[in-house]
Amino acid sequence: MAAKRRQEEDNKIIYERINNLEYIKAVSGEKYEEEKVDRQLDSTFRRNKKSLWYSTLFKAVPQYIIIPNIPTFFMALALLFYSESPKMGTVFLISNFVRYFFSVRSLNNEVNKIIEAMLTLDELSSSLTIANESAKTLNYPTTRAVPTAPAPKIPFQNGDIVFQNVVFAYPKRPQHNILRSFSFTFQQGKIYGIAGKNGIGKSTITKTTLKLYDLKEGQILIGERNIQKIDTIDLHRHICYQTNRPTFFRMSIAENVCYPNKHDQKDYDKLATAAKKTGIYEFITKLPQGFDTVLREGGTDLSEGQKQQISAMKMFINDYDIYILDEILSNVHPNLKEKILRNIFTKLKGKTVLVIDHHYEIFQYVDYIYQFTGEKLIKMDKKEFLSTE
Ligand SMILES: Nc1ncnc2c1ncn2[C@@H]1O[C@H](COP(=O)(O)OP(=O)(O)OP(=O)(O)O)[C@@H](O)[C@H]1O
Repeated sequence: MAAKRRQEEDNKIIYERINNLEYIKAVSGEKYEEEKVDRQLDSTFRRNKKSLWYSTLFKAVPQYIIIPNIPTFFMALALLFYSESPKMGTVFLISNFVRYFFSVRSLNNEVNKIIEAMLTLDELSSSLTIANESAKTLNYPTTRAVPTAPAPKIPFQNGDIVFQNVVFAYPKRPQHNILRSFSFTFQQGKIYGIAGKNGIGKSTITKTTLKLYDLKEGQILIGERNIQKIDTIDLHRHICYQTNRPTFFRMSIAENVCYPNKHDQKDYDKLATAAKKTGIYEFITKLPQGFDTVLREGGTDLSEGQKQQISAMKMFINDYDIYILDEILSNVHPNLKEKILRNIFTKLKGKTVLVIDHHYEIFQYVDYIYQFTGEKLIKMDKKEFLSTE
């Protein structure tokens, strides 16, 4: 029990470090994920082993022992009763057809099963690799050493993000540079909309800002400090990373939203305001336990839109220097989304905000729109961009 609680504590701390990151599942504790994947692999293997047994007994035996002998059996019958009769040929033909039909069907089933099992195993092992890779990249401890008190948050000079000749490739594809000598300054107090085609590297800008990977060349400064020299945990306390795929702990809505801070009675007013701002107040207050309703891990008992609305509440509760909004509220009804966005951008005045989206209506709230090319961000005329897109 105590060990379980300690493990949950570990996970919470790691969750906090990455602050609702897209990678939350992959990096939410190497051990935790590793064990989870191992368990999945185990059960898949056990399932497959069981089905292999059944196959051997109920398919392979008839397929390899009984069916091949059927023609011989019929031939024997025919020979016995109808020797020199023309019917013998017909019987022989039919028995062969039956044999063919059953063999093909059962072979097909076997092949499908094997392919399915292989795909599952492949998927699981690659997610394990990613989890390990990410944990290593982030330098997160693999032991259960939990600091008793979190290190103090070191304030930034300002919220400027400066990319200086950054060359970056993902470790998996080291030859393929996604950021190619990329230089840019995102200034505090400005809201930047980043557009660009799929896979061009928009999210990579944010992932490198979050120090999820090492750069090949160049550097990134935040608040005039090289992020390489900033503790990753500390860095993530300054950045609010909101995506279209938020996730949650198995704790109450209030705890999830206020996390890493503890909430008390007086915070319920703040929570109510945040819930109203994100259009989820009615839903929460109709739940029997309201804000104290315990969510399932990952928020699997919420709809995609509700997850995004509850996650957005964090922006009204906690204070950050930098906000990265990567396709937020994508599952929220357009009318409601517009209302929520208005509330969010009013709240984020004075902060450094990066907005990445394919639904350009969100760009009406940004100060500048840039098109990303891999090498550079090209400034667009906002009015023209919004009228043509
Ligand atoms: N973890 C990873 N390992 C290897 N390659 C990756 C990884 N993540 C992204 N990529 C690749 O990097 C490129 C840029 O990806 P990124 O997610 O930054 O694109 P994007 O512009 O945000 O795309 P989209 O608009 O589709 O979200 C893509 O070609 C993608 O396949």
